[in-house]
Amino acid sequence: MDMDWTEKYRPEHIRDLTGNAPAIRQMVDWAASWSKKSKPLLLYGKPGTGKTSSAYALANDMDWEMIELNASDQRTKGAIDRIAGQGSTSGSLTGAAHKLILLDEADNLQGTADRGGARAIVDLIRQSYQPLILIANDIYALPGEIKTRCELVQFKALQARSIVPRLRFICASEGIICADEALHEIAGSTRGDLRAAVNALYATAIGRDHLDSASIHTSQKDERSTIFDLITAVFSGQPDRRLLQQSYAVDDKPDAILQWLEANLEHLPDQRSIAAAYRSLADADLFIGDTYRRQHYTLWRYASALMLIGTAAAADGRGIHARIQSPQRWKRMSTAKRQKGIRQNLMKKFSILLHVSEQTLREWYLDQMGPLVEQQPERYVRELALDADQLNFFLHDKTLSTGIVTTVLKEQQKEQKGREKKEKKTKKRMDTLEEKGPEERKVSVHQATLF
Ligand SMILES: Nc1ncnc2c1ncn2[C@@H]1O[C@H](COP(=O)(O)OP(=O)(O)OP(=O)(O)O)[C@@H](O)[C@H]1O
Repeated sequence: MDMDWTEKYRPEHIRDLTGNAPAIRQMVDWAASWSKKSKPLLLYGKPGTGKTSSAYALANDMDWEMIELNASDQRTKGAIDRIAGQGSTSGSLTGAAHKLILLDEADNLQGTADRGGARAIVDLIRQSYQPLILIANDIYALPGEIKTRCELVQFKALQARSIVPRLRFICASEGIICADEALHEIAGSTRGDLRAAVNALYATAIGRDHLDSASIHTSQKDERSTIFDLITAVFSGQPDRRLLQQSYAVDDKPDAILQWLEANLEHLPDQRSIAAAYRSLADADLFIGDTYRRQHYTLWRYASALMLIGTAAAADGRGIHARIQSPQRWKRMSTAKRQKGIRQNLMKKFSILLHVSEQTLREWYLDQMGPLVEQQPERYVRELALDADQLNFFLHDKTLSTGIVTTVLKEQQKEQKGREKKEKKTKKRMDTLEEKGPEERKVSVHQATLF
């Protein structure tokens, strides 16, 4: 019970994957017939359904070497060019037939800093001479020019009948006797996310060798254990193994936990303890790098132990007396949420303008809307009353978008003023006519229509 079960039980082969059979078949067919002309695959859909795992299992079964780019905070043009660009054009070091390039979190491209990243992905797709798989949770957050160049593979939420056998297999491997009813309960509570189900199973199984429904309910606290609880425990608790156990119940990988710890080092009281904590994070980071490089996930345990116990020792139980900070990446994720809101509003506006349902728009027209808006941005700002954020959704240039929207708004204000002036004038004229007699008015009205 001392290791992240989601990693321990990550499927090694395609046959170990559960659910989403059509998606898996599509991937296998793609790999079997892959040629330099093949489009890359874009796996998208619910978290914890096996997107990343299926890419690894596929590479393994095909005997392809794997190059993964998943540190979204390094997702700059430079990083993609350096790692993937190189891997995609040159041959393999190990003699494997191909190198599978995996670009995880491809939808995590936000704002100006990542514009180069989006461009680099498109370049990579165009230039790659190796099989390429992109992964995204939110396909709509991806620029159209990336989507249209890929073959889409959808991963749906897993059904309980796919989740339960996997949980049963894990229980059997761990020597835990488990009532089917309890497994169904776990499967049902995680909305088709197998990662969450495996974590919930782990949290329930801590200190038990028999599981039934009652044990699930008494371990609810563990299931709810969040990164916030963990950070609080690290800064205010004892530097011991319990922290490690608590970290397994958190649905974040060690590299993410490391970022959370780092974001909160400012809460340490003095330079000396900050330096000590940084040293333990740096050591942990080395193990994390090794984990990915060697695909040797047992190393994660050492990374976790170093960072959690090291930081806790530096904090010496003094606690956090301010708000817990979230790392940059999470801030970006909240930006992603905001982007989603903007897109939904746009869908509504376009659906009314074009008389098509939002679903049809999403499925068929979303990609074409970008070029249309780019050609006549002023027109769409006028007709759909787009604000700067909404226009920027298509133009990806905040300054330009704000400039266009401001100009259109100014023009509209000017027009409005002109209209009001005209109305005032007409009203004034009508009022003067009212004051005159009916005969005079007849003539004036006649004159007015003549001119
Ligand atoms: N279809 C599956 N079959 C077997 N195990 C799975 C499957 N899906 C998820 N898992 C379990 O959940 C863990 C996480 O899965 P994976 O990383 O493949 O999900 P994902 O779809 O890529 O999620 P995300 O979008 O959050 O990255 C795996 O290591 C494995 O333990």
